[in-house]
Amino acid sequence: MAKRRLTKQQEARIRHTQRERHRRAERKANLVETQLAEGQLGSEQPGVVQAHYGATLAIERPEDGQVFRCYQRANLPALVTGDRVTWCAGQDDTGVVVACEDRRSLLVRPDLRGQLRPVAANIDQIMIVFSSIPATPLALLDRYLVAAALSNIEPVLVLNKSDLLTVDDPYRTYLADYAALGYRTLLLSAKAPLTDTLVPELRAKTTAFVGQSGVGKSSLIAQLLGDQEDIVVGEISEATGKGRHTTTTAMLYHMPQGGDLIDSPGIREFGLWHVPEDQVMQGFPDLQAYNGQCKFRDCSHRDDPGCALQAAIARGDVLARRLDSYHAILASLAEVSGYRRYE
Ligand SMILES: Nc1nc2c(ncn2[C@@H]2O[C@H](COP(=O)(O)OP(=O)(O)OP(=O)(O)O)[C@@H](O)[C@H]2O)c(=O)[nH]1
Ligand SMILES: [Zn+2]
Repeated sequence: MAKRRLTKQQEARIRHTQRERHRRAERKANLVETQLAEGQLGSEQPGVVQAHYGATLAIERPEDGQVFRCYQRANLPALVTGDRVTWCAGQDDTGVVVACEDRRSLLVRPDLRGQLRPVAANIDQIMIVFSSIPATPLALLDRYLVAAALSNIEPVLVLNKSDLLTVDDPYRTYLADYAALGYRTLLLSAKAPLTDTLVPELRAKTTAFVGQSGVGKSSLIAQLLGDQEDIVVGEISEATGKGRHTTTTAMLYHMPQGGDLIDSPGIREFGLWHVPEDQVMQGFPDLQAYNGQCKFRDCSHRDDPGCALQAAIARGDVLARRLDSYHAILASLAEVSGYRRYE
C-alpha cells in the first residue's frame, strides 16, 4: 500500500478541500432530509460502510458492489467503516443512510483531546504480524494482545518471514509459547503463496492487520488483495473527488479468495493506542488466573511476600517473561500520563 508523506502545502490544500467538502455536504444533508420527508428517495435497502469521508459515507450495495455517496440522517450515531446500514438511494449515485445495525465490535481510539472516537466496526479478528527481522519485542506483542482483549476482537499471532527463521530460532519458541497460552497462531511467509496458510483463516470474517513497521503487513495485504485495492479506491475517488493519496480513512476491501479486510495507517498502529492502566491485566489471561490470590491485596507482583504470580513462575506454571511484559506495559503507561505518547 502506498506510503503517504505530505508536504505542509499539500496538507493545507487537503484541509481546505475537506472544509469545502464539509460545507457542501451539510447543504446536501439538508437537501437529503427534505427529499426524505417528501418521499423522493428509493426504498430501504441494506448496505455496508466502505469508507468515511468527513460528512459523506461510501456505502456499498452488497448485491452488485456498486458504491454510493451517502449522507446520514442527523439522528444516527457517527458511522464508521464496517458498519452495516439501511439506506435509500437518491439521484446520481447518492443516498441517505437511515439506520445502523448493532455492531459486533467497535474499534475506538482517543482523539487529540482524549475523547474516544469510533474508527471501524464489525472487525472479527486482528492479525498481529511480527518477525524475527526486524525483531519484534515480545512486550509489543503483549501490548497488542491487551488492546485486542479490551476491544473484544480475537487476536491471531502471525509470525511472518518464516523463510528467514533459523532451525532453532527463538521466534519459533515464542510462537509455540503463545499457542500454548491458547492463542491462535500462524507461521508463514509473504514471499510464498498464502493459499494454505493465511487465506483459510480470513474467509467469512472481517480482518485487520497490525504490527510494527517492516514486519510485512503491506506485503501480505498486497498479495491478498491483488489489484482490488486500486479498483475500490478508484471508485471512491471518482465519487468524491478524493484521491487515494489523501485517503487516511479506514477502508473496507473484499479479498478475492474470501473475507473482508479493513485497513488504514491508523488501524495498523492499533495496539499503541492508549490502554487504561487498570485493564492491562485483561490482556494476560495466564496471569489473571492468579490475580487476587496474592497474600496482599495491593501486591505489586514483584518481590512481595506471598505473591501468587511469583509462586506460579517458580513452579513453571507461568512464563516469567509474560509478567515482565505486564510490568513493562504498566511502566510505559505511567511514564507519560495519558495517550499522547502513543499518538
Ligand atoms: N524474506 C522475507 N521478506 C519479507 C517477507 N514479508 C515482507 N518482507 C520484506 O520486508 C520488508 C518490509 O515489508 P512491508 O510489507 O513493507 O512491511 P510493513 O509491515 O508493511 O511495514 P510498514 O509499511 O513500514 O508498516 C520488505 O522489504 C518486504 O519485501 C517475508 O515473508 N520474507
Ligand atoms: Zn502478586
